[in-house]
Amino acid sequence: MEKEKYSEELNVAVRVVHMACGLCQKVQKGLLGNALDDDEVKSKDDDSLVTIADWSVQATVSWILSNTFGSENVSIVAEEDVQTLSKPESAGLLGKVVSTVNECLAQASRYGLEGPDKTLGPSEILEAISRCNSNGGPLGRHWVLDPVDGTLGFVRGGQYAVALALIDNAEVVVGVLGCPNYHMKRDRHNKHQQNHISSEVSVPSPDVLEEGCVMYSKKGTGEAWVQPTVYGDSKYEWPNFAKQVRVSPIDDPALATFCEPVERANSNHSFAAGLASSVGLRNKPLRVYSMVKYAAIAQGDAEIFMKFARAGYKEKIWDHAAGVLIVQEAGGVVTDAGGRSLDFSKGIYLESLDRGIVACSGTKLHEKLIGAVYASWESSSL
Ligand SMILES: Nc1ncnc2c1ncn2[C@@H]1O[C@H](COP(=O)(O)OS(=O)(=O)O)[C@@H](OP(=O)(O)O)[C@H]1O
Ligand SMILES: [Mg+2]
Ligand SMILES: [Mg+2]
Ligand SMILES: [Mg+2]
Repeated sequence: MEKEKYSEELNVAVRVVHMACGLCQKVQKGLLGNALDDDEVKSKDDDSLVTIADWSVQATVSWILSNTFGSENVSIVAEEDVQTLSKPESAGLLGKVVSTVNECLAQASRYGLEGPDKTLGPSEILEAISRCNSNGGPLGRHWVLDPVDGTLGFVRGGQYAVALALIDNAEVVVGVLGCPNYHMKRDRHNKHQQNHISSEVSVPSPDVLEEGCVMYSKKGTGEAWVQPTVYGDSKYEWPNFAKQVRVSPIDDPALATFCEPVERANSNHSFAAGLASSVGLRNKPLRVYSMVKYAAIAQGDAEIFMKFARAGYKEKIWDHAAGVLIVQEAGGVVTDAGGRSLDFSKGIYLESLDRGIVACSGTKLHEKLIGAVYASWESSSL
């Protein structure tokens, strides 16, 4: 792949994810400051949650991508729709989304992006959200957005992620993960510190990296990068420095750590525990909400991520695209539980996924785990 290909897309994606992280942190602080407001957190038909942050990030990213690349050129596959938000009784909720989005877009120039000339009204915001109704598919370019991944973690004050990827002819070519509550590793001696998003950088003092982070990568580069977030009380400003991340070198199961979803409803903890013990993992699992699990693998904080959803649940592409690319480019391996690559060509679902997802820092651990899945009689009952 030519070096410059997708550079502009990556550039815009990283900036808008930084903006979205600022938006989310502000909303999360507000949610946690008050008793949970009925108006700000809603249950969807499948009993999962959606908040003003989910809709507001989707509107913001949609508006920026359409304004930058032209709405006629932009296909976006994203999680949220406008059903609840367009109901007459949701006027208060919509009002909060409108002000949250406008406040965020007013910051666009700070990130070198173009914002709207005037405040957007409710119909423009609804239009921006509902424009993200593409079904993706095998041909052409599709942006894939999970505005808030790990909404449960978000409302509980825990980990969550803003995930944006670009798929081109079924391949994930750009991946950006904003992790507002996940810290980048401290590293005084990282020589690979630079910035491809801008030539002017704000340089860190080395041991104060306690901000959240934005991780990103471009297909075929063999590199993944992380930046601290820059909003609120952050010590950093845009344009920001970036540091290369790499998966953990540990390949001895006895020293490795695996992560998995927090909720039992989302992944079979006992099946994962069985696999862990059969390959000789000894550490307790790290249970983390959201795609921050992929960020943890890419940064070398853990070696394995396993997710085994219940039979009948179909994984969605926005829950994985950005994280999978970042882990792969950082040196890791991601497949389904049968050892096959994930297929992003079939629309909004990862169709024909075999049992679950296994991401590892290297092939040695990965082969052992896939072998253990095959060997496990339990796997047939998943
Ligand atoms: N039943 C079931 N099984 C498996 N996965 C499901 C299920 N229901 C939902 N989801 C999707 O899982 C996303 C959250 O995954 P996590 O790894 O963060 O799970 S957990 O909250 O830590 O338990 C979550 O993403 P968000 O909705 O963006 O939070 C969902 O897309
Ligand atoms: Mg959701
Ligand atoms: Mg999600
Ligand atoms: Mg989500």
